[in-house]
Amino acid sequence: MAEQILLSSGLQHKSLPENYKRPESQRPKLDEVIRDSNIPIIDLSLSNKAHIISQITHACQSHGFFQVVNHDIQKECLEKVVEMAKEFFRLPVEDKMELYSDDPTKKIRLSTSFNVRKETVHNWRDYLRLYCYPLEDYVPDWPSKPPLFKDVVSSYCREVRKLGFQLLGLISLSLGLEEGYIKQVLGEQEQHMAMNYYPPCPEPDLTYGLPAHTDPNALTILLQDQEVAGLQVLREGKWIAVNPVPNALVINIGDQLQALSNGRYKSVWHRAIVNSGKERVSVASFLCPCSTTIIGPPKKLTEDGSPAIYRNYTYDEYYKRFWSRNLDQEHCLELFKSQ
Ligand SMILES: O=C(O)CCC(=O)C(=O)O
Ligand SMILES: [Fe+2]
Repeated sequence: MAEQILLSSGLQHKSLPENYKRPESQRPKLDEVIRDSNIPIIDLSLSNKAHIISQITHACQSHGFFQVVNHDIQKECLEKVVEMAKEFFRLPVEDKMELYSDDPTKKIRLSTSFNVRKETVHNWRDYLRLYCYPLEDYVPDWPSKPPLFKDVVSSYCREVRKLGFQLLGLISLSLGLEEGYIKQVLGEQEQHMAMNYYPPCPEPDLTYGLPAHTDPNALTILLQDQEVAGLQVLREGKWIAVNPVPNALVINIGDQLQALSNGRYKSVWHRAIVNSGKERVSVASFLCPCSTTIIGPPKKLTEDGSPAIYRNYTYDEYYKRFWSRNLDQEHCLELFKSQ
Protein backbone atom coordinates (compact mmCIF):
# COMPACT_ATOMS: atom_id res chain seq x y z
CA MET A 1 0.00 0.00 0.00
CA ALA A 2 1.28 3.42 -0.97
CA GLU A 3 0.86 5.01 2.46
CA GLN A 4 3.13 2.39 3.90
CA ILE A 5 5.93 3.25 1.55
CA LEU A 6 5.55 7.01 2.00
CA LEU A 7 8.32 7.88 4.47
CA SER A 8 6.45 10.93 5.76
CA SER A 9 3.57 8.73 6.92
CA GLY A 10 4.47 9.35 10.56
CA LEU A 11 5.69 5.79 11.10
CA GLN A 12 9.03 5.72 12.97
CA HIS A 13 11.64 3.32 11.63
CA LYS A 14 14.03 1.79 14.18
CA SER A 15 16.09 0.07 11.51
CA LEU A 16 16.41 0.42 7.78
CA PRO A 17 13.89 -1.79 5.94
CA GLU A 18 15.62 -4.38 3.71
CA ASN A 19 14.33 -2.88 0.48
CA TYR A 20 16.28 0.35 1.12
CA LYS A 21 19.63 -1.39 1.75
CA ARG A 22 22.20 -1.11 -1.01
CA PRO A 23 24.61 -3.94 -1.65
CA GLU A 24 28.03 -3.25 -0.15
CA SER A 25 29.61 -2.06 -3.42
CA GLN A 26 26.94 0.59 -4.00
CA ARG A 27 26.96 2.24 -0.57
CA PRO A 28 27.81 5.93 -0.16
CA LYS A 29 31.15 5.44 1.72
CA LEU A 30 30.54 8.57 3.74
CA ASP A 31 33.99 8.60 5.34
CA GLU A 32 35.57 9.17 1.90
CA VAL A 33 33.55 12.33 1.14
CA ILE A 34 35.48 15.60 0.86
CA ARG A 35 33.85 18.02 3.28
CA ASP A 36 36.24 20.96 3.42
CA SER A 37 36.02 22.00 -0.21
CA ASN A 38 33.06 23.66 -1.89
CA ILE A 39 31.76 24.35 -5.35
CA PRO A 40 32.47 27.83 -6.82
CA ILE A 41 30.45 30.71 -5.32
CA ILE A 42 29.51 33.48 -7.75
CA ASP A 43 28.37 36.93 -6.61
CA LEU A 44 25.77 38.13 -9.11
CA SER A 45 25.85 41.70 -7.76
CA LEU A 46 29.38 42.40 -9.01
CA SER A 47 29.47 45.28 -11.47
CA ASN A 48 32.16 43.55 -13.53
CA LYS A 49 29.99 41.37 -15.79
CA ALA A 50 33.01 40.04 -17.70
CA HIS A 51 34.33 38.65 -14.41
CA ILE A 52 31.02 36.94 -13.63
CA ILE A 53 31.01 35.39 -17.10
CA SER A 54 34.53 34.06 -16.76
CA GLN A 55 33.67 32.56 -13.36
CA ILE A 56 30.66 30.87 -14.96
CA THR A 57 32.79 29.43 -17.77
CA HIS A 58 35.22 28.03 -15.27
CA ALA A 59 32.55 26.62 -12.93
CA CYS A 60 30.59 24.97 -15.76
CA GLN A 61 33.71 23.31 -17.11
CA SER A 62 35.27 22.26 -13.85
CA HIS A 63 32.31 21.35 -11.62
CA GLY A 64 29.10 21.65 -13.67
CA PHE A 65 27.84 23.29 -10.47
CA PHE A 66 28.08 26.64 -8.71
CA GLN A 67 26.29 28.59 -6.01
CA VAL A 68 24.98 32.10 -6.63
CA VAL A 69 24.79 34.77 -3.93
CA ASN A 70 23.37 38.30 -4.06
CA HIS A 71 20.79 37.25 -6.64
CA ASP A 72 17.48 39.13 -6.76
CA ILE A 73 15.39 36.65 -4.76
CA GLN A 74 14.69 37.95 -1.26
CA LYS A 75 15.85 35.99 1.76
CA GLU A 76 12.27 35.95 3.15
CA CYS A 77 11.01 34.35 -0.04
CA LEU A 78 13.59 31.55 0.23
CA GLU A 79 12.86 30.97 3.91
CA LYS A 80 9.12 30.81 3.35
CA VAL A 81 9.43 28.18 0.62
CA VAL A 82 11.63 25.93 2.76
CA GLU A 83 9.19 26.32 5.64
CA MET A 84 6.26 25.55 3.35
CA ALA A 85 7.95 22.37 2.13
CA LYS A 86 8.48 21.26 5.74
CA GLU A 87 4.87 22.06 6.64
CA PHE A 88 3.58 20.14 3.63
CA PHE A 89 5.42 16.96 4.58
CA ARG A 90 4.17 17.29 8.18
CA LEU A 91 0.53 17.16 7.06
CA PRO A 92 -1.48 14.10 8.12
CA VAL A 93 -0.89 11.17 5.79
CA GLU A 94 -4.58 11.14 4.70
CA ASP A 95 -4.21 14.68 3.32
CA LYS A 96 -1.03 13.81 1.47
CA MET A 97 -2.34 10.55 0.02
CA GLU A 98 -4.84 12.47 -2.10
CA LEU A 99 -1.85 13.56 -4.17
CA TYR A 100 0.03 10.26 -4.24
CA SER A 101 0.95 8.75 -7.59
CA ASP A 102 3.89 6.76 -8.93
CA ASP A 103 3.01 7.57 -12.55
CA PRO A 104 5.86 9.81 -13.86
CA THR A 105 3.59 11.35 -16.51
CA LYS A 106 1.36 13.00 -13.89
CA LYS A 107 2.01 16.72 -13.59
CA ILE A 108 1.15 17.12 -9.94
CA ARG A 109 1.98 14.25 -7.64
CA LEU A 110 3.42 13.18 -4.36
CA SER A 111 5.67 10.17 -4.56
CA THR A 112 8.56 8.48 -2.85
CA SER A 113 12.08 7.29 -3.70
CA PHE A 114 12.59 7.92 -7.47
CA ASN A 115 10.70 5.55 -9.73
CA VAL A 116 9.07 2.91 -7.55
CA ARG A 117 7.73 1.10 -10.61
CA LYS A 118 11.23 0.49 -12.01
CA GLU A 119 13.60 0.23 -9.08
CA THR A 120 14.39 -2.72 -6.86
CA VAL A 121 16.05 -0.78 -4.02
CA HIS A 122 14.27 2.34 -2.75
CA ASN A 123 15.70 5.70 -1.71
CA TRP A 124 15.09 7.48 1.58
CA ARG A 125 13.12 10.36 0.08
CA ASP A 126 9.54 11.53 -0.46
CA TYR A 127 8.93 14.20 -3.07
CA LEU A 128 6.23 16.47 -4.32
CA ARG A 129 6.54 17.12 -8.03
CA LEU A 130 4.77 20.12 -9.50
CA TYR A 131 4.57 21.54 -12.98
CA CYS A 132 4.92 25.29 -12.59
CA TYR A 133 4.56 26.97 -15.97
CA PRO A 134 2.26 28.54 -16.96
CA LEU A 135 1.32 28.95 -13.29
CA GLU A 136 -2.35 29.66 -13.97
CA ASP A 137 -2.73 26.25 -15.63
CA TYR A 138 -1.32 24.29 -12.71
CA VAL A 139 -1.73 26.21 -9.44
CA PRO A 140 -5.47 25.43 -9.12
CA ASP A 141 -4.53 21.73 -8.78
CA TRP A 142 -1.56 22.22 -6.46
CA PRO A 143 -1.97 21.22 -2.80
CA SER A 144 -4.55 23.37 -1.04
CA LYS A 145 -2.96 22.59 2.33
CA PRO A 146 -1.04 24.23 4.00
CA PRO A 147 -3.28 27.24 3.29
CA LEU A 148 -0.43 29.52 2.14
CA PHE A 149 1.20 26.90 -0.06
CA LYS A 150 -0.08 28.15 -3.43
CA ASP A 151 0.78 31.81 -2.74
CA VAL A 152 4.23 31.23 -1.32
CA VAL A 153 5.33 28.66 -3.87
CA SER A 154 3.98 30.49 -6.90
CA SER A 155 5.79 33.72 -5.89
CA TYR A 156 8.99 31.73 -5.62
CA CYS A 157 8.40 30.08 -9.02
CA ARG A 158 8.09 33.48 -10.71
CA GLU A 159 11.34 34.66 -9.12
CA VAL A 160 13.20 31.47 -9.97
CA ARG A 161 12.16 31.68 -13.60
CA LYS A 162 13.59 35.22 -13.83
CA LEU A 163 16.83 34.11 -12.21
CA GLY A 164 16.99 31.09 -14.53
CA PHE A 165 16.70 33.29 -17.61
CA GLN A 166 19.34 35.67 -16.26
CA LEU A 167 21.66 32.67 -15.81
CA LEU A 168 20.89 31.25 -19.26
CA GLY A 169 21.91 34.66 -20.64
CA LEU A 170 25.19 34.58 -18.76
CA ILE A 171 25.81 30.97 -19.78
CA SER A 172 25.15 31.86 -23.45
CA LEU A 173 27.68 34.69 -23.23
CA SER A 174 30.16 32.41 -21.49
CA LEU A 175 29.99 30.07 -24.52
CA GLY A 176 30.60 32.97 -26.91
CA LEU A 177 26.95 32.99 -28.04
CA GLU A 178 24.47 35.88 -28.15
CA GLU A 179 23.00 36.54 -24.70
CA GLY A 180 19.49 35.46 -25.78
CA TYR A 181 20.60 32.36 -27.69
CA ILE A 182 19.88 29.53 -25.25
CA LYS A 183 16.61 31.00 -24.00
CA GLN A 184 15.44 31.35 -27.55
CA VAL A 185 16.40 27.87 -28.79
CA LEU A 186 14.87 26.15 -25.78
CA GLY A 187 11.48 27.57 -26.82
CA GLU A 188 8.63 28.19 -24.37
CA GLN A 189 10.36 26.51 -21.46
CA GLU A 190 8.59 24.27 -19.03
CA GLN A 191 9.34 24.67 -15.35
CA HIS A 192 9.04 21.79 -12.93
CA MET A 193 9.66 21.61 -9.21
CA ALA A 194 10.62 18.80 -6.88
CA MET A 195 10.17 19.43 -3.18
CA ASN A 196 12.35 16.76 -1.64
CA TYR A 197 11.90 15.50 1.90
CA TYR A 198 14.51 13.31 3.54
CA PRO A 199 13.48 12.20 7.04
CA PRO A 200 16.10 11.12 9.58
CA CYS A 201 17.33 7.70 8.52
CA PRO A 202 18.24 4.92 10.96
CA GLU A 203 21.17 3.67 8.84
CA PRO A 204 22.39 6.46 6.55
CA ASP A 205 25.52 4.51 5.54
CA LEU A 206 23.46 1.88 3.75
CA THR A 207 21.21 3.97 1.53
CA TYR A 208 20.66 7.26 -0.33
CA GLY A 209 18.19 10.11 -0.37
CA LEU A 210 18.89 10.18 -4.10
CA PRO A 211 21.61 8.03 -5.64
CA ALA A 212 24.08 9.45 -8.18
CA HIS A 213 22.23 10.95 -11.13
CA THR A 214 22.39 13.77 -13.63
CA ASP A 215 19.43 16.05 -14.24
CA PRO A 216 17.67 15.51 -17.59
CA ASN A 217 16.58 19.13 -18.05
CA ALA A 218 18.54 22.25 -19.10
CA LEU A 219 19.27 24.14 -15.86
CA THR A 220 18.51 23.32 -12.23
CA ILE A 221 18.20 25.85 -9.42
CA LEU A 222 18.29 24.19 -6.02
CA LEU A 223 17.27 25.75 -2.76
CA GLN A 224 19.00 23.77 -0.02
CA ASP A 225 18.03 23.51 3.60
CA GLN A 226 20.25 26.05 5.38
CA GLU A 227 20.59 23.84 8.43
CA VAL A 228 21.35 20.40 7.05
CA ALA A 229 23.82 19.44 4.32
CA GLY A 230 23.21 16.45 2.06
CA LEU A 231 24.01 17.34 -1.55
CA GLN A 232 27.27 15.93 -2.95
CA VAL A 233 28.84 16.42 -6.35
CA LEU A 234 31.28 14.12 -8.15
CA ARG A 235 34.55 15.74 -9.16
CA GLU A 236 37.60 13.85 -10.39
CA GLY A 237 36.28 10.61 -8.97
CA LYS A 238 35.61 12.02 -5.48
CA TRP A 239 32.39 13.13 -3.81
CA ILE A 240 32.41 16.74 -2.58
CA ALA A 241 29.86 17.90 0.01
CA VAL A 242 28.09 21.10 -1.04
CA ASN A 243 28.01 23.02 2.20
CA PRO A 244 25.01 25.35 2.48
CA VAL A 245 25.92 29.04 2.12
CA PRO A 246 23.46 31.58 3.59
CA ASN A 247 20.86 32.70 1.00
CA ALA A 248 22.69 31.01 -1.84
CA LEU A 249 21.08 28.94 -4.56
CA VAL A 250 22.87 25.98 -6.09
CA ILE A 251 22.91 25.95 -9.88
CA ASN A 252 23.73 22.99 -12.07
CA ILE A 253 24.05 22.28 -15.74
CA GLY A 254 21.56 19.64 -16.85
CA ASP A 255 21.91 17.12 -19.68
CA GLN A 256 20.40 19.52 -22.26
CA LEU A 257 23.03 22.20 -21.66
CA GLN A 258 25.75 19.57 -21.93
CA ALA A 259 24.32 18.62 -25.34
CA LEU A 260 23.74 22.24 -26.44
CA SER A 261 27.28 23.21 -25.50
CA ASN A 262 28.54 20.21 -27.50
CA GLY A 263 30.06 18.73 -24.37
CA ARG A 264 31.97 21.82 -23.22
CA TYR A 265 29.84 22.11 -20.12
CA LYS A 266 29.15 19.06 -18.01
CA SER A 267 25.97 17.70 -16.53
CA VAL A 268 27.67 16.30 -13.48
CA TRP A 269 26.74 13.33 -11.28
CA HIS A 270 25.33 14.35 -7.95
CA ARG A 271 23.53 12.63 -5.10
CA ALA A 272 21.75 13.39 -1.84
CA ILE A 273 22.75 11.53 1.26
CA VAL A 274 20.75 11.24 4.46
CA ASN A 275 21.59 11.42 8.14
CA SER A 276 20.27 9.93 11.35
CA GLY A 277 19.68 13.16 13.26
CA LYS A 278 17.68 15.68 11.28
CA GLU A 279 15.10 15.87 8.53
CA ARG A 280 16.27 17.73 5.43
CA VAL A 281 14.34 19.41 2.64
CA SER A 282 15.48 20.75 -0.70
CA VAL A 283 13.50 22.48 -3.42
CA ALA A 284 14.72 21.87 -6.96
CA SER A 285 13.43 24.00 -9.85
CA PHE A 286 14.07 22.59 -13.29
CA LEU A 287 14.00 24.70 -16.45
CA CYS A 288 13.21 22.33 -19.31
CA PRO A 289 13.17 22.85 -23.06
CA CYS A 290 9.76 22.94 -24.67
CA SER A 291 8.95 19.28 -25.48
CA THR A 292 9.07 19.77 -29.27
CA THR A 293 12.40 21.64 -29.21
CA ILE A 294 15.13 19.96 -31.21
CA ILE A 295 18.35 19.85 -29.22
CA GLY A 296 21.60 20.16 -31.15
CA PRO A 297 24.79 22.22 -30.92
CA PRO A 298 24.82 25.81 -32.23
CA LYS A 299 26.73 26.35 -35.50
CA LYS A 300 29.20 28.52 -33.67
CA LEU A 301 30.38 25.60 -31.56
CA THR A 302 30.96 23.23 -34.48
CA GLU A 303 32.18 25.63 -37.19
CA ASP A 304 35.80 25.05 -36.21
CA GLY A 305 35.34 21.46 -37.38
CA SER A 306 34.51 19.99 -33.94
CA PRO A 307 32.08 17.15 -34.64
CA ALA A 308 28.64 17.20 -33.02
CA ILE A 309 28.93 14.81 -30.08
CA TYR A 310 25.22 14.02 -29.88
CA ARG A 311 22.65 13.43 -32.56
CA ASN A 312 19.73 15.84 -32.79
CA TYR A 313 16.66 14.75 -30.83
CA THR A 314 13.55 16.32 -29.35
CA TYR A 315 13.33 16.95 -25.63
CA ASP A 316 10.18 14.84 -25.57
CA GLU A 317 12.15 11.83 -26.78
CA TYR A 318 14.89 12.45 -24.22
CA TYR A 319 12.56 12.92 -21.29
CA LYS A 320 10.63 9.72 -22.01
CA ARG A 321 13.87 7.80 -22.26
CA PHE A 322 15.10 9.27 -18.96
CA TRP A 323 11.99 8.25 -17.02
CA SER A 324 11.92 4.77 -18.57
CA ARG A 325 15.16 3.95 -16.77
CA ASN A 326 16.40 3.61 -13.26
CA LEU A 327 18.25 6.60 -11.82
CA ASP A 328 21.78 5.31 -11.29
CA GLN A 329 22.40 3.76 -14.69
CA GLU A 330 24.84 5.17 -17.27
CA HIS A 331 24.54 8.86 -18.23
CA CYS A 332 21.34 9.06 -20.30
CA LEU A 333 23.14 11.30 -22.86
CA GLU A 334 25.35 8.33 -23.76
CA LEU A 335 22.29 6.89 -25.51
CA PHE A 336 22.13 9.96 -27.79
CA LYS A 337 25.71 10.02 -29.07
CA SER A 338 26.29 10.64 -32.79
CA GLN A 339 27.20 7.48 -34.65
O1 LIG B 1 18.35 17.26 -2.34
C1 LIG B 1 19.32 17.60 -3.00
O2 LIG B 1 20.22 18.27 -2.52
C2 LIG B 1 19.48 17.17 -4.44
C3 LIG B 1 18.19 17.11 -5.21
C4 LIG B 1 18.39 16.74 -6.65
O3 LIG B 1 19.47 16.48 -7.11
C5 LIG B 1 17.22 16.66 -7.55
O4 LIG B 1 16.07 16.85 -7.09
O5 LIG B 1 17.44 16.41 -8.77
FE1 LIG C 1 19.43 16.34 -9.28
